[in-house]
Amino acid sequence: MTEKLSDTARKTVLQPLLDNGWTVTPGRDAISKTYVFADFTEAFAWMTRAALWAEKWDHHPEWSNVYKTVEVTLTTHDVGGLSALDAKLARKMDSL
Ligand SMILES: C[C@H](O)[C@H](O)[C@H]1CNC2=NC(N)=NC(=O)C2=N1
Repeated sequence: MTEKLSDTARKTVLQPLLDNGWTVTPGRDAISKTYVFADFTEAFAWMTRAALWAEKWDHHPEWSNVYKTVEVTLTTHDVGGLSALDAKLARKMDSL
């Protein structure tokens, strides 16, 4: 079952992501990161890999792509804020 991250979980689960380029999205209970790749092919290949994990986990990013840049925002729409699924997908995206 998905639920909003507790205050304790925010410190333990979110902090490593904030130390790795993720930021709290202004005005939202969400996290965002901008990835810049070598070129469009690299960016789109990464999006394809991330999309397969998103679909597998039924947890989907808000994202946009311009040339070699991908802007990602993660939040859990079903709970109206950050859940463990957002941290899980963020860690996966960082690892791809
Ligand atoms: C019905 C379906 O399982 C839900 O709508 C899923 C799909 N993907 C989702 N993605 C995200 N980011 N948040 C959700 O709450 C969510 N819910």
